[in-house]
Amino acid sequence: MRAIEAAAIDSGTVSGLDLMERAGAAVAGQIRLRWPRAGTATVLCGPGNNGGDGFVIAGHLARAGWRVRVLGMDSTPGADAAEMKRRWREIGPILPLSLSDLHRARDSDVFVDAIFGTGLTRPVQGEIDALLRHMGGSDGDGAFYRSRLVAVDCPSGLCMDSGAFLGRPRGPHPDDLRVALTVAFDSPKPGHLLERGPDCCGRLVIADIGLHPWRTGIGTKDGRRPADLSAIWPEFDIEDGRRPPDATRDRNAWLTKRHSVEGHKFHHGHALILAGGLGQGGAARLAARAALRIGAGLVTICPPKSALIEHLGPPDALMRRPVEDANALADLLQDRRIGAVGLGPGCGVDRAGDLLPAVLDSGRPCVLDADALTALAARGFKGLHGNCVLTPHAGEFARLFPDLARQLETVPQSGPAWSRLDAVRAAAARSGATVLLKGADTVIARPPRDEPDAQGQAVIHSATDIPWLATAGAGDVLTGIIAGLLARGLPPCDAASIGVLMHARAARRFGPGLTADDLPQSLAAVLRDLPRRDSPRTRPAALLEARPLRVWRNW
Ligand SMILES: NC(=O)C1=CN([C@@H]2O[C@H](COP(=O)(O)OP(=O)(O)OC[C@H]3O[C@@H](n4cnc5c(N)ncnc54)[C@H](O)[C@@H]3O)[C@@H](O)[C@H]2O)[C@@H](O)CC1
Ligand SMILES: [K+]
Repeated sequence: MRAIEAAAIDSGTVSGLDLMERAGAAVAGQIRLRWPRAGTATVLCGPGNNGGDGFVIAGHLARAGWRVRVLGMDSTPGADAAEMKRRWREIGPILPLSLSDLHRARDSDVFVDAIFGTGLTRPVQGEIDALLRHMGGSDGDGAFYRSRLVAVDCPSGLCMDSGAFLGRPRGPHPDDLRVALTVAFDSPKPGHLLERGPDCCGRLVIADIGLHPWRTGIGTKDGRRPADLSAIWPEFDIEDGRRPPDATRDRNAWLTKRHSVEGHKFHHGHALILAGGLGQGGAARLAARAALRIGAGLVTICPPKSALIEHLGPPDALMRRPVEDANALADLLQDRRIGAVGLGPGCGVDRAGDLLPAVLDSGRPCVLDADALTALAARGFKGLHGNCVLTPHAGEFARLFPDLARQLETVPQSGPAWSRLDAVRAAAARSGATVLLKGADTVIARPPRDEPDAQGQAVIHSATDIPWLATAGAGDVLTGIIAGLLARGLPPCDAASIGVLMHARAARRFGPGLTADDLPQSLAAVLRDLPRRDSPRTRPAALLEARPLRVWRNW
């Protein structure tokens, strides 16, 4: 964000003051949208530009007829924020940013948290810490504040690179400041989507402050994007009615293409799902059904001979073929039409370990999950290649990358804090495979390609609104979806990202009460509803999403 901002200001087209004015106006606009009757607002201003935004907000609300109290610090902020502070002083006074002054402001309808934003570098301490903890609720009236708190860019104390609170143990903490509404600028930051971010930010609104040309690279001197992070964003949720990008429509059309008249079933790929011994076949069958639903032309499930009988029931579209051991698998993989392999769900650690070398030696795109990950943790990463996708949950991730997992658990003492994004990128670089760390905040990273120093592309998929997806077998379905997309020819990172997205959508579409068996069926409905280039009616909807998020344009 800093790079984008700097590029914009460098271009001479906008000034820092302009951006601050737009940012403050956007937040004030959101407040007035949600609290249409002018009331009483208390704006808490910190020492930096986040505080500068606060002074702008105070001015806008005062001009709109609100009774505005500003609590601020003695510090002399940077030039832009100092100018905004000066302008506010022409309208009203600045009271001390203290707990006692906050207590006197209890008649407020809205509290604006403009204390710290993206510039937070160390744990908050002293009086401000006490004030934030009071509003967070551990020693105060958290629910009272939460319903009327609006955060500028982020709840203060939250690290925007990681979604962790600096100075606090990872995970929920009673002191965490949770707000009703967060208005952030231009783009969501990783901290909005990871760890505590989604819970603490409340409703997240991304305000457009005119930085688009510099974010996309159109406005920079060399035409390159200043940032290398690509997150999955909710194009469908854009309120200005912008149409989804053509690339997304093309992708949607591609996803739904299997059932068109063109092409032979082999053109849509053949996925192999390896299954385990008798009585363990359910997980592999879930994966196989999902691979079929996502559009693989053919899917074969491969149990050992002794377990074949278990797979004789529906779905009839599924092919069965016994695979006894690694040699048999290596023979089978001589067939070049087999485009991808899924290994792990219900396989048994021993069998997964036996079959793993044959899968890796074949060089085939593959998804390694569950028992295959346990086997991998025991034998090391040798043989992994750029077409592998590892899909660990937190426990499996800790087995595979114990040091990275430990680092993720340490109390962050300075910002930017080590994040899930950092951990997964490091895991991808170390293993040489695409790594997908599952969770409500799923992170996917692919290994850096030719540039050894460059970080690989990463994707965050935040889906905190579908807790019912945490159900037995859901991970097996994800393995199948990704295997199916790999078989259809998608590159590993894309297969993983789109796989996670479709998986989440299928769960959202079905709703509570979901079992893993319902997911493949629900996928069909999701595919049917994807807006495509040839859809008769266009609507502001597209493939990419991360709820709850709205993009709002006001300038
Ligand atoms: N991203 C954008 O495009 C824009 C960002 N703006 C605002 O600028 C903000 C970033 O501004 P800054 O970089 O000045 O950062 P902040 O305003 O977040 O805070 C930085 C200030 O706090 C101090 N500080 C950091 N950690 C501290 C701690 N634990 N205790 C006490 N002091 C601490 C720093 O030394 C610095 O003075 C954003 O969050 C946003 O609100 C807008 O003004 C304009 C547009
Ligand atoms: K803030």
